[in-house]
Amino acid sequence: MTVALHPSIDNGLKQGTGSFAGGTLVCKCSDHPVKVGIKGDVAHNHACGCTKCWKPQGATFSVVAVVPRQNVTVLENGDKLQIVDPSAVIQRYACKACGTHMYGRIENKGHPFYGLDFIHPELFQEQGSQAPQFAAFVSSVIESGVKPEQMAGIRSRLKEIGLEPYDCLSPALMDAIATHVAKAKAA
Ligand SMILES: N[C@@H](CCC(=O)N[C@@H](CS)C(=O)NCC(=O)O)C(=O)O
Ligand SMILES: [Zn+2]
Ligand SMILES: [Zn+2]
Repeated sequence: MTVALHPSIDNGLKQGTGSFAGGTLVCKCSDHPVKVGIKGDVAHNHACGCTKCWKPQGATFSVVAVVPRQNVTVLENGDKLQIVDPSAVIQRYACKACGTHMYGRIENKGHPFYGLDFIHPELFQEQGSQAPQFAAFVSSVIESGVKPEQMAGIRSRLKEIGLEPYDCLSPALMDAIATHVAKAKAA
């Protein structure tokens, strides 16, 4: 049986158009759904295996990307949003009714990713946003109940669909973080 990762990638990656102009993220509520407007395409889209990122029912991974925070606007039913864990680095705003995370925001101005919000592209009403580029925090799925002996199959399926598995972020993002830290130390 094929290993299930996430419904939006289990049948293969759907490449983005490269000219996605943005769209609307919609939560899972049938009544008064939360709607969040996003300007422009997403960046650094990836599968994340950590326990904190929101996953749809039954998924092993989250699919999450970033957008500039000024490109994110709550359009409708924002009164249903609440912060999941105020002590987390990423303040994830979730719908109180259906639990869907609509966006995650970093308020620490010294954080390497300050200025970027985290969103789940599968919630776009529109098609065509950037496809996932890699898989992050892969070993962390064990913290959600995956058995260590399943990891070889999971890593091999990720590779098969074109997502290189990493146990933290991708080398490019880890380099960006380290560069930020080095500059902050030198200042
Ligand atoms: N092994 C941990 C990793 C959590 C973690 O560090 N997640 C990363 C990727 S989303 C992060 O940046 N977290 C910051 C946060 O959740 O606020 C888990 O699965 O809970
Ligand atoms: Zn909802
Ligand atoms: Zn995560």
